[in-house]
Amino acid sequence: MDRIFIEGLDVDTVIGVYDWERGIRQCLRLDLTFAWDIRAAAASDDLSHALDYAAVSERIQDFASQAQFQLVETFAERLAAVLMEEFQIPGLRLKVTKPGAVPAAAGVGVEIVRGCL
Ligand SMILES: Nc1nc2c(c(=O)[nH]1)N=C([C@H](O)[C@@H](O)CO)CN2
Repeated sequence: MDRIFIEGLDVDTVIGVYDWERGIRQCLRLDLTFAWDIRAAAASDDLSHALDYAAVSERIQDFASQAQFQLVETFAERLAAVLMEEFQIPGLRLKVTKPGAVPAAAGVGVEIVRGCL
């Protein structure tokens, strides 16, 4: 299966376990890889046959702007389900990084694979 990717997508959301995190917005950095057969899009040169990474990015930004989860695990799981359902994506890899959560680390977070990648 071919793959489409979105790297280093910064989103703004309410995320965190602690009281001080519930009243602020923080950045999450997302890296996504989608399973997608690109042959129909390539043969037709028609965006309607492609997985439109701009439309997917917009949906992710909208999801994050509404979300208020405590755990990055929940953010990742719910976002993966929304994208797979709404864009008929057969499989994806999603890495969610929370920069600055552990000051000594460049980043911490989760990476999940769902469906067939
Ligand atoms: N596995 C996780 N561990 C932690 C999370 C999380 O979402 N998943 N979150 C926190 C706090 O919100 C932290 O990021 C605040 O700096 C701690 N551990």
